[in-house]
Amino acid sequence: MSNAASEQGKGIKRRGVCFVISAPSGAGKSTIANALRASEPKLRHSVSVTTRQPRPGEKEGVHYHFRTMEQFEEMAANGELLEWAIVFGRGYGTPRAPVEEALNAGHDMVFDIDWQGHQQIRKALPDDVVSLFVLPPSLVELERRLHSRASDHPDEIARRMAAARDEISHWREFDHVVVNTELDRAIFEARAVLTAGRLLTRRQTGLADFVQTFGA
Ligand SMILES: Nc1ncnc2c1ncn2[C@@H]1O[C@H](COP(=O)(O)OP(=O)(O)OP(=O)(O)O)[C@@H](O)[C@H]1O
Ligand SMILES: Nc1nc2c(ncn2[C@@H]2O[C@H](COP(=O)(O)O)[C@@H](O)[C@H]2O)c(=O)[nH]1
Repeated sequence: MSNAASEQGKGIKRRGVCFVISAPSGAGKSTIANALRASEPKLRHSVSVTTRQPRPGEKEGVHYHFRTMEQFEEMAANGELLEWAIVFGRGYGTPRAPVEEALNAGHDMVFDIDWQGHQQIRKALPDDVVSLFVLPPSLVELERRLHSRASDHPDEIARRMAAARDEISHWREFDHVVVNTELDRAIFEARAVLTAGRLLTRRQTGLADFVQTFGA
């Protein structure tokens, strides 16, 4: 390779990977996603839009963009959402612009979304998605975790438990599955899935430079 060719190819950004994590509510996907981001500060978090009320401690623009149903519907109608779904009777969606910006800049992004969102993102960005489904060890333990989190009213927990079997029925649509029994083990496996995803989608460091240089 000539120096000129080498220089020409330098600094070409790899495209980022979309790492989608889904699970029935309470199985631990946010906990796992947070642990991945803590160990990898460059990993971006897709901040969703929701029409539900903030929980104590949740901040606008950090945990969610909190919007009215009217605003949410307007965003969906204007094509501002990469995917959206009604989950537990409320609107949830992924703002499109930050995702394109992050992927084009070479940043990997974690999406904490439901199975409907996974289907839509996979369809919209078929070459970019690596997905993981998190299973609880049992439905009894799932309900225990929802109660121990103490973030939702018992009626809301009942609504989430009623939807859990349906969410779980979609696990085969995902690239990988992790049973979150022991948290450290689940985080380890999720990290391995992300690493494998980077390799299988050919997002290794330096590959973009190589392809650009050789035109391969
Ligand atoms: N392996 C585990 N063992 C015991 N508790 C766990 C484990 N993993 C997560 N938890 C706890 O379970 C609760 C639910 O976890 P988390 O909020 O991450 O679930 P989630 O799947 O993101 O739910 P949601 O979809 O409602 O956001 C939290 O209190 C968390 O600390
Ligand atoms: N399709 C989408 N689903 C989403 C998105 N953000 C979150 N979610 C799902 O909602 C439930 C409930 O979340 P909670 O914060 O109210 O506990 C969660 O389990 C996710 O699966 C989204 O942008 N799109």
